[in-house]
Amino acid sequence: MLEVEDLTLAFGGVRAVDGLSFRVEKGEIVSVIGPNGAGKTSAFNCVTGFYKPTGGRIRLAGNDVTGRRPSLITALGVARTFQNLRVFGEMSVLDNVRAGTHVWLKQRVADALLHTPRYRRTEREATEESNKWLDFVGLRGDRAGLARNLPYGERRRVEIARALARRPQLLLLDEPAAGLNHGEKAELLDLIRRIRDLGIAIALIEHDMGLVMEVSDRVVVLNFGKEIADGTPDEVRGDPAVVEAYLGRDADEEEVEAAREEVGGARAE
Ligand SMILES: Nc1ncnc2c1ncn2[C@@H]1O[C@H](COP(=O)(O)OP(=O)(O)OP(=O)(O)O)[C@@H](O)[C@H]1O
Repeated sequence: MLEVEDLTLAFGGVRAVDGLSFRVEKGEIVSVIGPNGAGKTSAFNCVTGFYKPTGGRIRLAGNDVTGRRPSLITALGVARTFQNLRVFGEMSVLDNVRAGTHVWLKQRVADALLHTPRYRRTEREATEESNKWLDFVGLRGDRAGLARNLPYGERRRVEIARALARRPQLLLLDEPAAGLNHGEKAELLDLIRRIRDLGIAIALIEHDMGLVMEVSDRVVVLNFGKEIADGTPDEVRGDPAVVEAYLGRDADEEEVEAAREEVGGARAE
């Protein structure tokens, strides 16, 4: 579904992404991890067309979309969520999700102005589908109420429901576990798997290593924009380069052990 090949993005002298290659197949969960500033979000922004890469290729289902506009990339089936939530607080919960359906809903301005039967039918369809996604993400709060009145964890669900309402083939999740409590993280893990089971390809940026190691089919590790590992969670957690990236050089034994635990290894040797 997604092929990133030798991707490079430079901001002036800073190479935020430097020769990154990875793939995400249909029905696969691939995590992109790395220390702060490693280039994860920049790579996602290239995939969604928000940034134009300096070099390399991005293909979606075989189509070369390198440097193309975000609207085209959305139309080809890519949806994302953001590290900093982008739920519209002054809109109802349901309307937030309905906003996602407008990617595929065929509505004409004249129908909307005249409230034609066709317009009413498509609006009903959008509402039904949005409610279906809110059920799917397990939203508990009031759907008619303003989104800003929902607790933080529930707003995260609304954002995922809105992304799903776009009927994506590839879903990019940028730190979906940030700010969630233990129980909410367990529910998120289950939700990500259920999304994968729908046949959607998932790319995940996440700092919670427990979640990453549990949910991912493969893990790509970035450091200073460069890819330093790509493998199964087991392969990656044992990789000395990964432990070092999370730690820097000159660490003593105790610090190395702590870093291993952070990347999910927790293996005393
Ligand atoms: N718009 C920008 N202009 C200039 N430099 C930028 C810009 N966006 C990111 N960078 C730089 O690019 C590098 C990678 O940043 P990026 O946000 O992609 O990292 P990240 O891995 O997502 O970090 P985090 O885990 O903290 O979100 C950093 O050095 C950052 O300062």
